[in-house]
Amino acid sequence: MSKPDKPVPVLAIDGPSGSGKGTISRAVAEALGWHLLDSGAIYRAVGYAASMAGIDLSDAQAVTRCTETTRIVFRDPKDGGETRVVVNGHDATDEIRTETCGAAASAIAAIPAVRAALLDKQRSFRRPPGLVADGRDMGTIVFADAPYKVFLTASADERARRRYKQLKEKGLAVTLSTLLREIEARDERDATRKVAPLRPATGALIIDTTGIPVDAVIAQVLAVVQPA
Ligand SMILES: Nc1ncnc2c1ncn2[C@@H]1O[C@H](COP(=O)(O)OP(=O)(O)O)[C@@H](O)[C@H]1O
Ligand SMILES: Nc1ccn([C@H]2C[C@H](O)[C@@H](COP(=O)(O)OP(=O)(O)O)O2)c(=O)n1
Repeated sequence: MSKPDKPVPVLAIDGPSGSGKGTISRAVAEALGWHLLDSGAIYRAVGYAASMAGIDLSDAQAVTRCTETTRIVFRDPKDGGETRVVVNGHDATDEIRTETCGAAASAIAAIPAVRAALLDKQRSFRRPPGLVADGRDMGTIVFADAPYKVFLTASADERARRRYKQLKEKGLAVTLSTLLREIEARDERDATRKVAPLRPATGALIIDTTGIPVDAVIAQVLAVVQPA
């Protein structure tokens, strides 16, 4: 009798906005040669599509229908560079990164049927040789069986400062005090919702990245998968 296939390994990286999930996940996926899932981009794409369609984001039925019909494609440019996020045929990579779209994503993400509708899509990213999955519920729900789990965090002030710098560099008009308020409101909604609230998975390594350089965080996360 042949042995059952070993499950494809997953490294789940969860945490609040600006904790460094995207930056660390990209670097670690590249170092390991694993696939990458940016689950936040999927929620942002749905928030974007629903807003574009003029749907009231508190209308659970309409948003769920929109989730089921929205086509989201991740496209890696041949010459490298940022992965493009194409929503219903439109390249929405830049539009989905605004805080307005982050807030829309957070609002629709609290609807249980929306989360359920996105489960298969997220799990389809689990392919050999492995997956680094970035989000809020990667280690608790979507890949609860992941052998590797990390929870990144940082003080709200530091996360707001990071986001401020990031959005300024993109040429967006933002203020630090508004960003801090938006981040705190999003943290509160993501952590207190009834389905899949933001929290560290059991057994996750919790890393407070406040004042820790990116390279040092990458090394700590890589050590979870490849202990010395
Ligand atoms: N440990 C860190 N120290 C300083 N800046 C960081 C650190 N981790 C990430 N950043 C920066 O903070 C910003 C937000 O990081 P990002 O990876 O987008 O966070 P998230 O995906 O959790 O929202 C980026 O500009 C990134 O370069
Ligand atoms: N696995 C996930 C990923 C994102 N979300 C929701 C909640 C978040 O506030 C929004 C946006 O997520 P995203 O990871 O892109 O946001 P940040 O980069 O952390 O600011 O989507 C979620 O509910 N579950």
